Amino acid sequence: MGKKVVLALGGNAILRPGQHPDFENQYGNVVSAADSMVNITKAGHDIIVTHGNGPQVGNIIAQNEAAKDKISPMPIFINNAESQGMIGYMLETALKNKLKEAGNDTNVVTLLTMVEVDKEDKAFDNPTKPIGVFFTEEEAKEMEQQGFKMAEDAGRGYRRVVPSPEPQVIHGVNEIKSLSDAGSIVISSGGGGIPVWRDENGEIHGVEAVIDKDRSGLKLSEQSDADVFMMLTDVSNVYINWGKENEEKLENISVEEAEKHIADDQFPAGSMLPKIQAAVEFAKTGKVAIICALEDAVEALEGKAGTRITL
Ligand SMILES: Nc1ncnc2c1ncn2[C@@H]1O[C@H](COP(=O)(O)OP(=O)(O)O)[C@@H](O)[C@H]1O
Ligand SMILES: NC(=O)OP(=O)(O)O
Repeated sequence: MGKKVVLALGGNAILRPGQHPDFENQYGNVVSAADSMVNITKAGHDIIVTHGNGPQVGNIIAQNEAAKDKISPMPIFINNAESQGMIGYMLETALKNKLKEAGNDTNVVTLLTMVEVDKEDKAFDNPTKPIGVFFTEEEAKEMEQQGFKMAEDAGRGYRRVVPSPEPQVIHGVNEIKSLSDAGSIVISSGGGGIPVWRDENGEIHGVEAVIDKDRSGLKLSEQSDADVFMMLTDVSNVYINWGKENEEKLENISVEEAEKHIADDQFPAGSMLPKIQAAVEFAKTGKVAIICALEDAVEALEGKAGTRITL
């Protein structure tokens, strides 16, 4: 039977580490992603799509900084909104073209989505979210001297890091659910959402942060009553002892096992830790969470690929 599936597409799946960050490379990756997503709909499932923006928002910030003598840089929440529009455009276009090719007239809509966070979130004191391109250790040291906060990212090099507060309220979630229930593919909460906070008068203000899209994807999955929450990334599985000689692929794991691996510090903050934590939270509701490679999405839904986390 068809399931309602929230798909969270990684920003690093849209721009692979080391790829030149131009439109062609990113659109090419999005077209491949759209292919996998349309295959999921062909298998009879309804999808809600969300996506990361780490590489893209970092690059927009870098473009702003490069032009700062002539054009004032925009705040990070505006950069987040820009990245949502850019990736939303690419995904909506690629999905519409792939659906047309398949003779499927399902509608696709992209919603600009704000997500509320707590202005006092402790994440503001400890930036962990990697954004933008990768640097060598030497380049990272130079950037630190210029005042940037840098961190090593899962053995792939160094990146800028920014605060990543916990998502609390997804604006428009009822509308997302209604559109999805009416048969549309909805693209929403991109880049984890545009981070905002509400003051004591209820007024909304932007926040300098990048929300983790896996944590927002979890909220979106819970609040839209999804049956499955899938995080599509650039590795086939979650591993323990990742990158070591004794690394071990995880296929079907329980919440209890996943929590044990988290407690053993198996997963780095800013990459695999938020995915596995989000998966655990979703699986605790008795539903299925999956972390897999983009190209394995259909097989993973059938239980034949990826890492599945269940109660
Ligand atoms: N234990 C692990 N198992 C698998 N991948 C891991 C693990 N620890 C870190 N990683 C890294 O996490 C990356 C996926 O996280 P991330 O780059 O944030 O993904 P995305 O942008 O797709 O959301 C993988 O490409 C891999 O390099
Ligand atoms: N915002 C976010 O989580 O982006 P990535 O998936 O690219 O890290």
